[in-house]
Amino acid sequence: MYSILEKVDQPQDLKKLSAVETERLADEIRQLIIHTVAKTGGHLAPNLGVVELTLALHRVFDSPRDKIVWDVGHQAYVHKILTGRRQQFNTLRTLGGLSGFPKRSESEHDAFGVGHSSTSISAALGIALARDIKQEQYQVLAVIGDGSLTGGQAFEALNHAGQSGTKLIVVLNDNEMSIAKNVGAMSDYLTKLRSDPAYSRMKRDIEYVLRRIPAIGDSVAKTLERAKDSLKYFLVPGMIFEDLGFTYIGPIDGHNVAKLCETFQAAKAIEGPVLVHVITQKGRGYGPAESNADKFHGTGPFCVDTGEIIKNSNTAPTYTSVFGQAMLEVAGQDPRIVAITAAMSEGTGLKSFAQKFPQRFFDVGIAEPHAVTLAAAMASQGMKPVVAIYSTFMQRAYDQIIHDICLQNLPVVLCLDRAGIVGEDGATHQGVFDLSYLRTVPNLTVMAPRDENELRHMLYTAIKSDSPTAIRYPRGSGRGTTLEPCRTVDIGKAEILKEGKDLALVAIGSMVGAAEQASDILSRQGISAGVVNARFVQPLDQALLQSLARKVGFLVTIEDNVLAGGFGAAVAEYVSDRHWYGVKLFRLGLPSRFIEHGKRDELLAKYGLNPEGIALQVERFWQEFGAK
Ligand SMILES: Cc1ncc(C[n+]2csc(CCOP(=O)(O)OP(=O)(O)O)c2C)c(N)n1
Ligand SMILES: CC(=O)[C@@H](O)[C@H](O)COP(=O)(O)O
Ligand SMILES: [Mg+2]
Repeated sequence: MYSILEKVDQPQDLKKLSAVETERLADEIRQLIIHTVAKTGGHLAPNLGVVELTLALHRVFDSPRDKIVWDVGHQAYVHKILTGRRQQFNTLRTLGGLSGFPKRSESEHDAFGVGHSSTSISAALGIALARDIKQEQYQVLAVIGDGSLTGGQAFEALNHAGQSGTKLIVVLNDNEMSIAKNVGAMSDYLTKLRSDPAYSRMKRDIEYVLRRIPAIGDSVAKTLERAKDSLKYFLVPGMIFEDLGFTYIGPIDGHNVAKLCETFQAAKAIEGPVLVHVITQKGRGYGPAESNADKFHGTGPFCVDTGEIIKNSNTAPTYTSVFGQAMLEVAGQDPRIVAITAAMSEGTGLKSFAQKFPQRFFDVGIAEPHAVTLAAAMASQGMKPVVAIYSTFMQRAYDQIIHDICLQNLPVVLCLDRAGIVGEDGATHQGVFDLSYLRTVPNLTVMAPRDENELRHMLYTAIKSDSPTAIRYPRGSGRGTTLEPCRTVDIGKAEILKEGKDLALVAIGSMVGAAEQASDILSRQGISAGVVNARFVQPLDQALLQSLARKVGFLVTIEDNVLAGGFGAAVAEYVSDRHWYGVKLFRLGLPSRFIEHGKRDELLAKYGLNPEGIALQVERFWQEFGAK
C-alpha cells in the first residue's frame, strides 16, 4: 500500500523520485493520513489540502537548514511524515506520541513551535533577521493559510517584513476556508486575485518583477531562465502585497508539484520578501472531506468508507451546545444581545444564533483582540455583547479585556469555551491559565458552572449584570442534567452540596462533579468530606469560607487550572490575609508546566484530578495533617 512512502524517510529521499513516483507518493501520503486520523482524530481536511505543496517545499528547499515555519501547524502532518516521523505517525495526538502540531523538541525540522494562528510571518522574519545578523545563508519560509491571514499579527509582520527588505518567502495557502468559509475584506480581495480579470491584468511590466531576480551563476541560470519563462504565465501583480514591499507570485495551482517546484525555485532566487499565492482545495482526495471541509477540519475518529464520525459513548449534550441553545433563548428575549466569535462559529456553538439572528452575529475572523474591543465599544452604546472564544485563544486578548472592557467597567459577557484540559490538541490549546489571568482583573466577575444548568443560569446572570463577566466551561459533554429555565445566580455566592464533619472539598466548575465522587470514595474510607460548589473565583464567597474555616478548619480546593494564581491561590490569599493560621488548606490543580496532549480523561487521571486521584491525595493530607 505504501511502496514509495516506505522509501522516504527524510526530505532528500524525495529528490530522487520521478514525477510519476511523486504523484503516487502523494496518493500514498493521503491514504496514510486518512487511515491514521480515522483512528486518532485530528486535522484531516487541512492536511489533505497541502500534500503537493509540502512535497514541493521539501523537494526544493533543504530542511532543516532551510527553515519552514508553519502557521497554526494543524496542516503539518505531511511535513512530519516526510521528516523522519512516518513510523511514529500512528501515535499522532496520543499520550506520549507525536504532537498534532510542530514542536521544536520533537524534530529539528520543526523550525518554530505553534498551535495558535497568525504567528508564522513574525516567526519567519525573526529567524531571517537573526540569519542576516549572523551572516548565515539559508532560506526562511512562512506557510500561512488564508484564514490565518485574517489575524492582526500577520498584518503586523507583513508591515515589518515588507519594509525590512529581508529575504523571506511567504507561502499563502489559499483554500477560501478558515475552519468554515473564510470571512473579511482580505478574503474578498484574495477571491478577486484568483478570479477577477481586472486583477489579472499586469499592473507593471513583467520585467519589473523579473529584475528582482539577481544575476546568478551559470549552473542555475538555465533552470532559472526556464522558470522565468514559465513565471510569465504566473506573475500577476498582487497590488496589496506588492505595495507592501513583497514580490507577489501567483496564483499557482497548489496541486501541481512540477509548477510549485518551478515557482519555488524562482522565489528562492528573488531578493527581498516574496509572497507566493498558492490555491489549494481543503480535504482534497477524500470525498467526505472535500464536500464537508469544515466538518473534517478537525475531526474525531471516523469510518473511512462512509466518512461517518464515530459517536462518543457519552450522549449528554456538550457545554458548547447548551451555551448555543441558551443564547437563542436569551437573545429572543433581549434585542440588545449580540454574539461575537473569532472564526469559531461552530466550535463555540453559535451557528444556530448566526442563522436565527444574522444582524446580531459577528464573525470577525481570527482576530480575538479585535473581537474583545469591538464588544467593549458595542457595550458602551448600550448593547449586550457576548464574546465566545476558546480559553486558550482568549489569552491573545488580555490587554483588551483589561484596558477596553474592565477599566471602563463595560458589561461585556466573555464566554470561554474549552477551559481546563482540552485533550488531544495538547499544550498550545489547554485552557488552564484563564482563572489565573482573569481573577486579578478589577471589575470582572469570574465564574465556572458545575453543570449544564448552571451554565445557563450564569449566562442569564451575566446578561443581567451591569459590569463585565466571564464564564469558563470545559470541552465536551456535560453531566446530562435536565435543563431548567434560565434564572439568576447570586453573584459571589457558593453552594454547599454536601455537609462534611472532617473536611470540605471546595471545587470549581467541572471539578465539582469529580469532588462529589471523591467524597463518596472518602466516606467509604471513613472520612467525612463535605462538597462545596464554589461557582465564583471572583468575588469569592468570603462568608462561606469563614464559616467552613470555623466549622471544619480543613479545606481542599480543586480546580482544572494551573495552581499558580488560580482558584486555590485566591482562597490561600484570603486565608493568609486574615491570619487564619489554624486553618489547614490544600490545593489540588495542575502543576506549573505545560500540559501535553492525550485524552482528556487520561490527562485528568495523570494529574490527579479524576475522582480516584482526588480521593487518594485528600486521604494522604488527612492522614498526615488531619486525623485526630
Ligand atoms: C489564535 C487562534 N484562534 C483560533 C484558532 C483556531 N483555528 C485553527 S485553524 C483555524 C483556521 C485556519 O484557517 P487557514 O489558516 O486558512 O488554514 P486551513 O485550515 O484553511 O488550511 C482556526 C480558526 C487558532 N488556532 N488560533
Ligand atoms: C487547530 C485549531 O486550533 C482548532 O482547529 C482546534 O483544534 C479546534 O479544537 P476543537 O475540536 O476543540 O474545536
Ligand atoms: Mg484556509
